[in-house]
Amino acid sequence: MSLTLDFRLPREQFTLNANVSLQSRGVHALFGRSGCGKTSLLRAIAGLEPDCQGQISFNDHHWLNGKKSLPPEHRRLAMVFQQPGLLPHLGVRDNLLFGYKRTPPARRHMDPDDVIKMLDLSALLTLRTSQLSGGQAQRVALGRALLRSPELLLLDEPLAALDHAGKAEILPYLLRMIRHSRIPVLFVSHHLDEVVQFADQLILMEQGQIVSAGPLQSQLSRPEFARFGALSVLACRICHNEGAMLELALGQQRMKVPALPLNGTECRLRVQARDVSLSLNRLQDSSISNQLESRIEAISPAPHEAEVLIRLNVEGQPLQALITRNSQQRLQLEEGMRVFAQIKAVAIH
Ligand SMILES: Nc1ncnc2c1ncn2[C@@H]1O[C@H](COP(=O)(O)OP(=O)(O)OP(=O)(O)O)[C@@H](O)[C@H]1O
Repeated sequence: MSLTLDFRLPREQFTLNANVSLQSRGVHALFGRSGCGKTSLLRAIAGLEPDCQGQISFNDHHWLNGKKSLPPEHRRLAMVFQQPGLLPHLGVRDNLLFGYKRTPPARRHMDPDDVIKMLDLSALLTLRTSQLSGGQAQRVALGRALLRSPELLLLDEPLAALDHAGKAEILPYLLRMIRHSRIPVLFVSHHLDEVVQFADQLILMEQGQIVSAGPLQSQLSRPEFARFGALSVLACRICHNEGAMLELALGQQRMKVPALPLNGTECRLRVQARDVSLSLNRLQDSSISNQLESRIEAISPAPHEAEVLIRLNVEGQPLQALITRNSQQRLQLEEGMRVFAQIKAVAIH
């Protein structure tokens, strides 16, 4: 996809200034603190902000040109908000098919049966919207959006209104939908832990400005992300997923983590920089069994002055460790050194 933004939108506290060109497929996560302008940016792309001025183009179509704005219904996108916003006078099936019926047949590229299967909606089809749980209603809202056959999907914190159990219920569907539908997604969230599970590209916003944009792994290693709680994402190949432990390959190296039901041959490990410690040699007498041989690429100050953030290269992938300055000095850690990274805990996606 090619989405080029170069527009301004006045807000109460600041002017939103969007200047970025998103060129890759997959999921772009728009991340930033509450109130930095993420929803405003999404609404501007959707054509819902009349005060927006500048340029928005998508795959060579001009959606905004100066003040000339293409009406929302002519932009080939679908948006899902925090609240499902289902139509209460229609049942689940009619809500699902609402956009589908209004999409010219030649433009339809999503099939109702496929979407119903993908989001496991068949048991809900005959219900009224008032009979749905929050998670179920949001699944229907996602299905309705997909069935508009959009070329771009805008998701504005679709999990935010759900409690912990509701989020856990819907997340696998969201991941499946993102992977299988192959529609480019712009996903807004102020939870970094959430977006790193499925984002390919990460855009950081602050006070109405886009601070940086780029591939997920390299973005997470940038200093401006340290204040959100430094973390890394390692892409791994699944070697064995039988028995109690899952064996993963990272280049030539292996890791073992408690097994989880996972589909496919690849997974992501989310590792908090705090859960990584360093040693000069491979430890034989430690309870931590996951040790990765790595090279120190950079050492930078951490938000707390007593700590430093060490950026490592493990088999070509970035991994961050947060350790004390004392430990850095004691081990005389320097850029270019070979070290072993002990990983205490991971989340698997
Ligand atoms: N229609 C509007 N006119 C002027 N200012 C607005 C309007 N809507 C929102 N704002 C202000 O714009 C700023 C950005 O709001 P926005 O909802 O885009 O942020 P956000 O990053 O999505 O926040 P959150 O993560 O809490 O949803 C806020 O200060 C908000 O008060």
